[in-house]
Amino acid sequence: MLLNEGQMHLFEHWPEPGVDDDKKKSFFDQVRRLNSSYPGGLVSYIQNARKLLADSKAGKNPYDGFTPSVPSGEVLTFGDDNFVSLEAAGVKEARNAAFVLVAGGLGERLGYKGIKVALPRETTTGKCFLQHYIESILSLQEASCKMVDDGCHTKIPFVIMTSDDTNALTIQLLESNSYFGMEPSQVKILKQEKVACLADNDARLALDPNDKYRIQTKPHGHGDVHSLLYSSGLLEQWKSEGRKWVLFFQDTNGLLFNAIPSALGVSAIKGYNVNSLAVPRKAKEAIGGITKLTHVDGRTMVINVEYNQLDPLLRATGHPDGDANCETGYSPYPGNINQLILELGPYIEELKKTHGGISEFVNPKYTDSTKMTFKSSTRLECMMQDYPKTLPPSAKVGFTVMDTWLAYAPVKNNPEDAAKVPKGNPYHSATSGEMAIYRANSLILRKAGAQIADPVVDTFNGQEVEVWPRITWSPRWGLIFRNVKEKLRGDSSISQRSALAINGRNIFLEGLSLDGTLIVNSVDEAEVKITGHVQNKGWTIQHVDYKDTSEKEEIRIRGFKFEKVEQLEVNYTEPGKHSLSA
Ligand SMILES: O=c1ccn([C@@H]2O[C@H](COP(=O)(O)OP(=O)(O)O[C@H]3O[C@H](CO)[C@H](O)[C@H](O)[C@H]3O)[C@@H](O)[C@H]2O)c(=O)[nH]1
Repeated sequence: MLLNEGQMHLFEHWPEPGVDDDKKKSFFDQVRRLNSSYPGGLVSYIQNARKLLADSKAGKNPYDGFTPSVPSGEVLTFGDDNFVSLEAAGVKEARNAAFVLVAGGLGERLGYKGIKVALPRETTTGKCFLQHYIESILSLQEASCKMVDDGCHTKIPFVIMTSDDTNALTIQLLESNSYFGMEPSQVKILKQEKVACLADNDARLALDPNDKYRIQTKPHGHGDVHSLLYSSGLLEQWKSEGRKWVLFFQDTNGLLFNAIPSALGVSAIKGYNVNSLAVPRKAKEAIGGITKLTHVDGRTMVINVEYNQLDPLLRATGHPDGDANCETGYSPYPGNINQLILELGPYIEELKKTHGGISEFVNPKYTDSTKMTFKSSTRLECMMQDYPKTLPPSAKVGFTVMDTWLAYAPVKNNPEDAAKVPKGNPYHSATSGEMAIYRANSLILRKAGAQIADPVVDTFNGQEVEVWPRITWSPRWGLIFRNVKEKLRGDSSISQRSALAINGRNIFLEGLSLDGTLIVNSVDEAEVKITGHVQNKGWTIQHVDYKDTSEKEEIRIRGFKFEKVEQLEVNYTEPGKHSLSA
């Protein structure tokens, strides 16, 4: 098969039989793996590569014949009646959902040595992203089941896609933390394989520079999630259990679950087969733009145009300024945050046709303008948000736009690169990711009627950010806005230098005035009333330089740490009514 596909160079250096036989066998083991993990096998991979490499060499525009325009979708306003009723609809649907986290990426831009889901989402509680995601899913599960008259016992499935770069550490994180309270059988790990590297325009496979009996491999991208789900058999299983929705999300967005309930509500009410979550996008921000593409033959689709392709597409279609902000100060194209909600039934039907194969692209770096040779080997890649590209025109493809402060604060950039982000564009760093959580929680409490002090502006690792009171809560306290409103009774106020960590379901703030640090933990069966004036020296914020190797990497990359001078910490471990009146 390899010889038929022009791959004889792979064997040219092979010595006579009897020499290096073990290595030769392991070469074929690898070939077998590469063959079975790609839809259509290696022959398809090589043929697809040849075609895409020829298109790339010819400078063919993948959007040839398409004209972009601004699509219309659902635009939600946090906290209004529509938002609140969509959240309720979403919680109701959640028991019919399955969640899929794509976490196979190495996070090269961040440069963190561990896996990204193990990073603290914020350092007030120190809970990592994965713990927050699991607790959010469990809270949704519980809240959703409560909405059924006779209760339900469904367990929302949670799939994590890993890769060789993240698999062992992800399993270790789950196992050493008892799956953060989830039943281990609820969690399924699907590991994506890498794909073969390509050495030249003829799609000759590249050998590993350090091992001539190994084909060099690189990641194929998050689009692999569709073929892995298809071949795992999970989709059919979910369908037979009566599930309706599959929600995909990425590794480090600490705000995401603020947006899930209402977006799922939109999917249910609008009957969307595909619903992408979006936020207003700053021109040139490294998130794709959701775009309506109209072909000369009349076809249209609403699809993510990746951030590196939007500018050339716009310039080629009569927009000389390319990817630019309009009078609103934002790009007219909503920014895709890669949170997709797919309706399970139509999703399975589509995958039966495609087997999960997703439209691919290739991005070779040529040595010169003749485009004859590559600087280094390349490979085919695919993205999960390209799933709608193969859908028929009858498919209901929509999107839901929410405020960035509420829904999107990823951790992708290292401090050095973040500090170079043009002013006004988001940093997408560990610093901004954590500060965004405090801002969102402060704004949500404000909207619910609490008096939250204004932020101060400070600079960490060269990034100017707003520092709001460090307010955090566990998902079972404030899953949706209605829950937050129910738990705020009477006038409460929180000063700027304060930190508040609420960890427990039934904790009610009834006229709390906080100036310092307060940590409240309670078991679910306890009902805790917090009133009065809590004042202490609190936790101060210390600056940390990202180059200061005496600090842990998790701290260095955010540029600050808390000095825990004084706090009030209360723990309610017994059921029943309790009150703290300071
Ligand atoms: O082979 C891979 C590559 C990535 N990932 C995972 O895919 C997610 C996204 O990866 P990146 O954060 O590197 O993605 P980008 O920033 O390049 O871009 C993606 O996320 C952006 C929003 O965060 C935009 O939505 C953009 O359109 C979309 O392609 C991460 O959870 C990552 O772990 C994999 O699982 N396997």
